[in-house]
This record gives sequence, structure tokens and C-alpha cells, in this order.
Amino acid sequence: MTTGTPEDGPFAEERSALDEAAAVVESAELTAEAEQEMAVLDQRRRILFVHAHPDDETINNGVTMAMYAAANAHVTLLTCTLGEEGEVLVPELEHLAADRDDALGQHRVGELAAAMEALGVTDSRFLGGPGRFRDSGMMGLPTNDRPDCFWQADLEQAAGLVAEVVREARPQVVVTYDENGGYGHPDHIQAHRAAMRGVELAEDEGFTDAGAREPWSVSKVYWCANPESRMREGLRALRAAGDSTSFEGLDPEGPLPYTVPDERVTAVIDGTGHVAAKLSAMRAHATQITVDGPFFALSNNLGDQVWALEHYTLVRGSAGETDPETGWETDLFSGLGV
Ligand SMILES: CC(=O)N[C@H]1[C@@H](O[C@@H]2[C@H](O)[C@H](O)[C@@H](O)[C@H](O)[C@H]2O)O[C@H](CO)[C@@H](O)[C@@H]1O
Ligand SMILES: [Zn+2]
Repeated sequence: MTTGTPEDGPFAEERSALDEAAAVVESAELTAEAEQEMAVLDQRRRILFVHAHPDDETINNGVTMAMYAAANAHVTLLTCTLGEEGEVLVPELEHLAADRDDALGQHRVGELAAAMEALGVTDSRFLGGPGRFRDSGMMGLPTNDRPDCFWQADLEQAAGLVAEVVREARPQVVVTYDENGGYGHPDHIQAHRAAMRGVELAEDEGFTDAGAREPWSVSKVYWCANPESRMREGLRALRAAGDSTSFEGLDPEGPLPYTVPDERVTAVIDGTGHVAAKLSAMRAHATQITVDGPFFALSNNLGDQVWALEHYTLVRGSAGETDPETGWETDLFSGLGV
């Protein structure tokens, strides 16, 4: 007795073959569509920033992130800790501190989300997931010895987690700190190490990540760089304007921490037009940054001069087009053809 279903009717075999052929064609069309989408994605600019705590991204790269996000690049932020050991500049939030409620980390997750909103960045992740690695505290403190802190992390394991993000986000450009972490904070030094090793692992065919993603080779890596001459000029302007409290103890004519010799700078991003976004993102990090002090008041008067320029050192890949006057690149994707 026939069931009336196509399998039993006349030409059943032919119908079945046609159905299979149609499925193959449909699958081929879907593959072609996916390949087309991938081809479009491959042409899109993608940049990854690897930082230690919530607020570092805005302080070091606020206008860079805002500028590229506004230009439709895919901007990914990878933050290695939640900043649990930070100070609390907002009196009514002092109870969050590590030695009280120990709830600052969770609060800073919210601050970071607000800062990303201000910068227009939609892809913000924590290394190994929120809370995987704890803020180690300033160099030399007992918190550096906590087994769960980032400074005590197994570097190869942390780098493997960075490599997973690199393989997934497939950035042409990666930005992190120099070997001193900018100013010697243990989490900054460890973020530098994990980022640099993670870039190596991401392209290593012998490295198998948890998601078995395809290897990805990052074209250019930059370190954040704060040129000494710019810090000195800024300090002179502050002291001349009567601000003796900002950067307390720093002599404009003396040694300047947080800076690199000018000759180490190879690129500058002029984020004029995105300064308001950077200051708004700074305000979002309210427990860490006070933006109503004399320094910011002065910078508001100096306008873009203070906040619009962010400097970098190219440490992997070749420089593209450079400004004939400075010899610096003015676009981190320069020379990549994207
Ligand atoms: C910009 C940055 O990396 N901030 C870190 C840093 O914060 C400093 C720390 O709280 C110090 O005690 C203060 O005197 C100094 O003013 C702060 O900049 O270290 C914190 C603890 O590891 C960290 O949470 C914060 O993000
Ligand atoms: Zn930091």
C-alpha cells in the first residue's frame, strides 16, 4: 500500500536525487553568502586594545577608540582585571573599597560599560571572563601575593586566553602597554606580557585554543607612549596657571614618570572632535578619575591640545605613510590596505 508520500510515489528516486541536489545548491549558496560576508568583514578595520584595569583604556586611548568606532572600525577592548584594589574618589562610595565591602570591582564593571557607551565601543570583554584575574594592587603591596591576582597568573595560560580573543576578533592592529606597563604597575606589566605572548600564540599553528579557532596573524602591534616633551609642556602650563596640586610633587624641569623619550614615539592619533567623548568616558570612571579638578579645568580651557593627541610606538609590523614633518604615522592601520 502506498503511503502517498513522495518516497513511495512514481519517480521517488528521481525526486530524492533532486531534493539532495537542491540541498547541495542551497548549502553552496549559503556558503557563498557566508564567504561574501567574511570577505566584507576581512576588509573592515579591526583593532584590539589590551588593558589592565577599567579606566586605562580611556586614559590611554579614549580618542583613538572613539575615532575608529565612529569610522565603523570594529573596536575590541580586553580588560584583564576588574580593578578591585582601586581607590574610591567618591565619598559616598567608599564602602565599596577592597578593605570594606570589596565590591569595587563589580562597580567598575558598570563604570566601564558607561565609558564604552561614551566612546561608542560595543565589544568590551574581560580576560577569562569577569573576575577571573584579580587586581594585584600597586607594585610591592601584599596584594601582589594573592594567588588569584593577575600578577600571580600563569603567563602562558593568560596569553592563551588573549590568543583566543585575537583569533575570534581577528584584529589587524593590537594596542597594549610597553614592557614597563607605562608606569610599573604589576597588572600593566602582566597585561603587556600576556598581550605580546598572546599575539604570538594566536598565529602559531601548534597552539590549539579551546574554541579550535583558525590561527590569526596580527599585522601591527603598538605600545601606548606618552612623550616626555608633551608631559613637560603640560606640567609647565599647569604650574604657570597656578595649579600646584595636579601631578603633585612632579617638577616640570625634573624627571617625569609615565613618559617615554620622544624618539620612541612613532605614531600619533589626532582625535580632535572626539575629546568630549573621552572626557565623558573619564567622568564615567568616577571612582578613579576626578574631572572637576584644576587639571581638567585647565585642560578644558586648553581644549583639544591636552586630550586630542594620543601617541604610540610601533613594535611589530611595518609603518605605513608618515607625516613628513614629524615622521610619525597618523593612522594605526596605515599601510594595511584596509
Ligand atoms: C591608572 C591606573 O592604572 N590606575 C590603577 C592604580 O590606581 C592607583 C592606586 O589606586 C594608587 O593607590 C593611587 O594612589 C593612584 O592615584 C591610583 O592611580 O592601581 C589600582 C590598584 O591596583 C588600580 O585599581 C587602578 O586602576
Ligand atoms: Zn591600570
